Amino acid sequence: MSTQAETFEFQAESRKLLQLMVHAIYSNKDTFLRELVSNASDALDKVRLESFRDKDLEVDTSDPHVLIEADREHRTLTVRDNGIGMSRDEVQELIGTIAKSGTAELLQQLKDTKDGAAAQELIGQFGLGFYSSFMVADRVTLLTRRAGEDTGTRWDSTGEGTYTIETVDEAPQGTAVTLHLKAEDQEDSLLDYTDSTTITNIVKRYSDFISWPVRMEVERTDSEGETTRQIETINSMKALWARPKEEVAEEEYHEFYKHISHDWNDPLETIHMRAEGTFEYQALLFIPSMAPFDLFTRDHKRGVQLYVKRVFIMDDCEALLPEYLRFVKGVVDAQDLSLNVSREILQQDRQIQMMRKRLVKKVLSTVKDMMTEDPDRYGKFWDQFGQAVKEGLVNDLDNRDQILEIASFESTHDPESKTTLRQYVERMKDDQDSIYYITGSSRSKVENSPHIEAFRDKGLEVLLLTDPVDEMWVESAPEFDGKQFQSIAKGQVDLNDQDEDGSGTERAQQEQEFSEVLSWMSTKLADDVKEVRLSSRLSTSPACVVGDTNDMGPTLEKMYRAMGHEVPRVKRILEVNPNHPLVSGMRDAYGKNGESQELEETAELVHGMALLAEGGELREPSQFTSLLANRLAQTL
Ligand SMILES: Nc1ncnc2c1ncn2[C@@H]1O[C@H](COP(=O)(O)OP(=O)(O)OP(=O)(O)O)[C@@H](O)[C@H]1O
Repeated sequence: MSTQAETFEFQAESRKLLQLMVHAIYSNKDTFLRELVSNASDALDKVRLESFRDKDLEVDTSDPHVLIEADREHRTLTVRDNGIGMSRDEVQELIGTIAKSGTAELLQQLKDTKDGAAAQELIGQFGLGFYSSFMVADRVTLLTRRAGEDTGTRWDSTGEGTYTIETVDEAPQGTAVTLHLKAEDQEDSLLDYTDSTTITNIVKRYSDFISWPVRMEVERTDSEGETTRQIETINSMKALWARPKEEVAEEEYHEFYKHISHDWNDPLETIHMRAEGTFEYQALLFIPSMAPFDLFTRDHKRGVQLYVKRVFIMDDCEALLPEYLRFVKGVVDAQDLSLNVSREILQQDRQIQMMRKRLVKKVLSTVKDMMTEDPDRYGKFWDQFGQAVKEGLVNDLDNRDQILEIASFESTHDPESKTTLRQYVERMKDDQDSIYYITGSSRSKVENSPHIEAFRDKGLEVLLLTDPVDEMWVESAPEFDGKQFQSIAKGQVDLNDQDEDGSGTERAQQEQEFSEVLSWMSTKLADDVKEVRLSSRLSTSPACVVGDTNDMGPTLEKMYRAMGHEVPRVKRILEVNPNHPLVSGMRDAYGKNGESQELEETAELVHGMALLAEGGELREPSQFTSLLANRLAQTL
């Protein structure tokens, strides 16, 4: 006997997503079938795996398949599988809640997007899975029983505000999703989905490679003109990665990508490789065209599935690719592993490690090729995934040079486009021996930071590194093409060396003139700075703060603190511009009257301004403001 059906409300965000589906903003409606067949195929993979792992599980794995049933009279279409099924709790959790991480952002971005194609791309990247059924149906029923359980669960919804769930006694193992179809409407791209030819075409197009049979009753007319109906398998079931590259159409690769990634957009790049010899494997990898919303959240999964001799073994196989390539999706099929290989064994297996090395090299070299052959596509790649790839500069020292080779950075050379290091080096001045960079939280902040002034005046290009990860790798990157990386906000910078006339004598004189006021300032500001000295990197600003060559920068210091590490406060150095009237004025005032309360306040203000100019934070903002306010009041 069934229990009473309970009614539940969709969460607000889920409801909004459903509205999008019901009002069909996605034009390619046929994709609903790909989603349902894909889910069914995953469920068959899972039941095989579970029965293999748990011999006591009461489960039927005699004929795993997907069956599509059309009922013209009642205008329904059912996609049925005899896979793992779902428990009542799972239905509640997996089907009842579609608002996954990123939903809020997606909805916001959709609201801001006026352009229809861009909106489609956004939705496509998000993937709406099971819920895409509501593009073609005005009511969806799901009946499921989890393998090994006695009772089943029925879920029912019109996709409006609510859904019902009820426990049922009788249900076959697996899941059946029944769509109550909307009326056919060619103009709205709604086909007649009860027509077996239509369905067969859609399955062939999107799901041909599914490794389980997808069956359907089709009509056949024999040579005598007699029509019979029979159930046939409508997909070829050929594993795409096992077929020679030349035989696979790009379209097929793309559909396969959509099946494994749950992305609705085409991939940016397809990588098909095979290794023969002692350890044989085939790999079919994809680089998506857009980064997922959760690329930088902790629970982001890696996208490579492991198969052994065509049998699905596991999703999210972290042994196959390092974390910084977590956005790469695909399949690796190894011939010589045991079917019950575990994650732990994989981590230690030497063959797997060698395979991983080759996969990494292949992905990196593919990006390098893209860079030379199709710079626009490469640019798109780097915008989406560069930040993740740069983590490899910290974590994968073996491939650091290759990663530097494929990296691009913002630079003072061009406000619009990024530069590769190779291009930077080609533009370097003859007597320039370092790659100059500055780190910070945004382009506008670092670009307007005083540190950059003299470099700009002298036409020296500076890389503007504004991703948090840049702080981490650049500290330890030894060099690129024999050129050291040098922070323009650290250490001594002697740009006068590069002046043809060399202004050494003028500087020596300034050193002398300013020495007293500088050492007085150093004592007065000793709580905040290590030293006060003359600068050769400033042309218009009065002052800037810089770090010692080997000291940690302020952003990195802050990042470590945020991660809960104890880090000592690093004092920096205040550099002042001897050619600025404020600084020369301080020198004169000190020479005339010696130290005074006003001059001490001026020194504090100069230090505070230097911090603000680089976008930094003041230790005591209120004290700074009150000093400044008093000073301004005196001018009125
Ligand atoms: N036929 C099925 N058999 C068993 N479980 C299923 C089935 N269909 C869906 N599920 C479960 O419901 C979950 C949600 O499915 P849904 O299609 O909404 O999203 P998804 O496939 O996980 O990802 P995406 O939304 O990116 O396509 C699945 O991950 C799976 O656990």
